[in-house]
Amino acid sequence: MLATTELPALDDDPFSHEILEDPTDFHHRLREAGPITRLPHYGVYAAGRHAQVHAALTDWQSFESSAGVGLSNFRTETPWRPPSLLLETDPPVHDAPRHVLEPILTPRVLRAMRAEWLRAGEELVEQVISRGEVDLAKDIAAAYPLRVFPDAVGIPREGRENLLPYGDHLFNAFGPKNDLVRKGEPTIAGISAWVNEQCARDKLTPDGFGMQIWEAADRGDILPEQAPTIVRSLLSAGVDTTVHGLAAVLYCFATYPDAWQAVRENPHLIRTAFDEAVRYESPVQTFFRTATRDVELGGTVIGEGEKILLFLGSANRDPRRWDDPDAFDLSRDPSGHVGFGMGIHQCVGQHVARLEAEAILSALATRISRIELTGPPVRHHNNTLRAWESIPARLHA
Ligand code: HEM
Ligand SMILES: CCOc1cccc(C(=O)O)c1
Repeated sequence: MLATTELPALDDDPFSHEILEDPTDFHHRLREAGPITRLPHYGVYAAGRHAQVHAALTDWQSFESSAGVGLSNFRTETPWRPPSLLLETDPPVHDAPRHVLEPILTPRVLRAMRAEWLRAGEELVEQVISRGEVDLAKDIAAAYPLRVFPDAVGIPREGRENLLPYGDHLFNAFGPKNDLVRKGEPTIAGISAWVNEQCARDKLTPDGFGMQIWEAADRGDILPEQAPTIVRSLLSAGVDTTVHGLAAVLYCFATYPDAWQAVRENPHLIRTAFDEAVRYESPVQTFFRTATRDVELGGTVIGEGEKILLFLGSANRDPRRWDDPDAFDLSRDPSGHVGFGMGIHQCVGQHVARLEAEAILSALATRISRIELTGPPVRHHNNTLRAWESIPARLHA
């Protein structure tokens, strides 16, 4: 058993612009240093290998979320917003909100909107391909979720431009109070107020995800005062993640043209392709957990109350788990990736994300023979999200 003093330490700042631009080298050093390391820069433990990340995510009793899944410890610091009733709780508090949200977002339920979402994908792609030159990030990856998801939640049209900046700040706020967090601070109070207002019952359409949450409160499945916060979860987690997940898969197809040909020949590969892109890029790179007791992980005892940073993006590239992990490979089975998390907090919206990806990719696959980069893609830095600012490309018919 390694005591903390004997642990390998990495002096890097994983939230620095250098590492946010390209974490590959840092992730490699993190995995090679050992199963568990110290990051003295933040006084936290870190896990970069698939085995330990998976073990911590699936052991919620030892590694809790209710002390916050960011650097800030809710036991000693006031959260910047009231905690999520899913992401930032553990059983038993986590149970009812999860049991309410899960059935609202299942593949069977989403089948009801499948035709409409596929049509919206066709419509967007038709509009975009007429231009020839496009920005895959702005014109497709950001445009599509904003066309379909807010309507599915059932919020009014007015003010939806707040959704992306809200999520961007929210995901930055899981990290340290660096320049990325400071960037959002001047506007987040107003944006946050707008988001909270959209979660009120009288704002929501009668048939959307949001109203179904309020109806769960009517049935007594959750407390009425919990309903708006659970609607807020959809608006918090359901936009920026899919925007950058779509950008990731489009980037993969632009840089792996053979994979695009494979999908055109066999559209069934689309579902694997999205999960392989989520593994390869890991739009959600990191989350913290807090030890609830002195707990052994990877040969080290993590002390009660200590924060551990779980590098999902590194685990998804761990050669101990994946053959040729740095290749985007549609012949692999990507299941077991931690890009949607794992265990009781595993992404409750993953089927929504997969349907959005299917809508865009199937619309492109029947129309576009090749997605060609026409300039250097530009990253969008965020403390938690792996994101693209722009991906200039030409869509060849
Ligand atoms: C590519 C898109 C997405 C990615 C990569 C992603 C990733 C994740 C990850 C890694 C977690 C686990 C967090 C943890 O363990 O602490 C998670 C949880 C969650 N996701 Fe997603 N997500 C995506 C899309 C969505 C969408 C579209 C929604 C809403 C419709 C959503 C709602 C949530 C919620 C509410 C949680 C918390 C679940 C819980 O704690 O029980 N996500 N997501
Ligand atoms: C994608 C991880 O899941 C999240 C992220 C941000 C907020 C929430 C929430 O539940 O409010 C969930």
